[in-house]
Amino acid sequence: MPKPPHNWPKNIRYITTCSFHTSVPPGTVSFLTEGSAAKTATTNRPSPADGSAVAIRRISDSTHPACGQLGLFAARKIKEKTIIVDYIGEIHCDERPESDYDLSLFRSSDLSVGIDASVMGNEGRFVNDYRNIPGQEKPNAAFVDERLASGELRIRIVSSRIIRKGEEVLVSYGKAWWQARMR
Ligand SMILES: C[S@@+](CC[C@H](N)C(=O)[O-])C[C@H]1O[C@@H](n2cnc3c(N)ncnc32)[C@H](O)[C@@H]1O
Repeated sequence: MPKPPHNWPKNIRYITTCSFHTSVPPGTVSFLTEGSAAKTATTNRPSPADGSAVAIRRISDSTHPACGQLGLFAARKIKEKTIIVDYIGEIHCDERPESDYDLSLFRSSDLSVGIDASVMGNEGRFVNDYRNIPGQEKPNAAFVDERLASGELRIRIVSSRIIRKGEEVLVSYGKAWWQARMR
């Protein structure tokens, strides 16, 4: 079993490769793990993508909307367009509207696949959204879908500018994510 990083919560399983829920049909597992690696937009960039560029920290700034929660911070200077860490969790095809850690991995007319990191995941599950954080007008990173050379479809957190050591890594969850939670 991989060793969890500092500040990892005891009630969450730390995993470094995605796990498949029983709701994912075998043909879909093959599609997600052995697809064509034609779209390799970011893989040429050298990066460990394994979480070593980030640290999980408790947010103590009372002006931060997620104060008291955990966030993801740069452990060293991160260059622009660098894969910071992959978003790892449980891949599933069932509906999980209650999860705040569920990202869409693939969607078609008859298939919806998500990566849910609510009960298991890696450092990526701690990335916060930039909204309402004083001084943050836009995200400094983004979720990017990519096929690895192995054919595995992943969601990666990629820097959109230089991120200084100690700075919080922030993405946009998207308007739809927030709208769903305001209902
Ligand atoms: C994927 S988790 C991020 C990690 C989370 N902070 C933690 O400690 O587990 C998403 C949750 O983080 C919080 N969050 C992230 N960005 C936020 C923001 N800009 N304002 C308020 N809450 C935020 C919300 O509670 C949201 O449901």
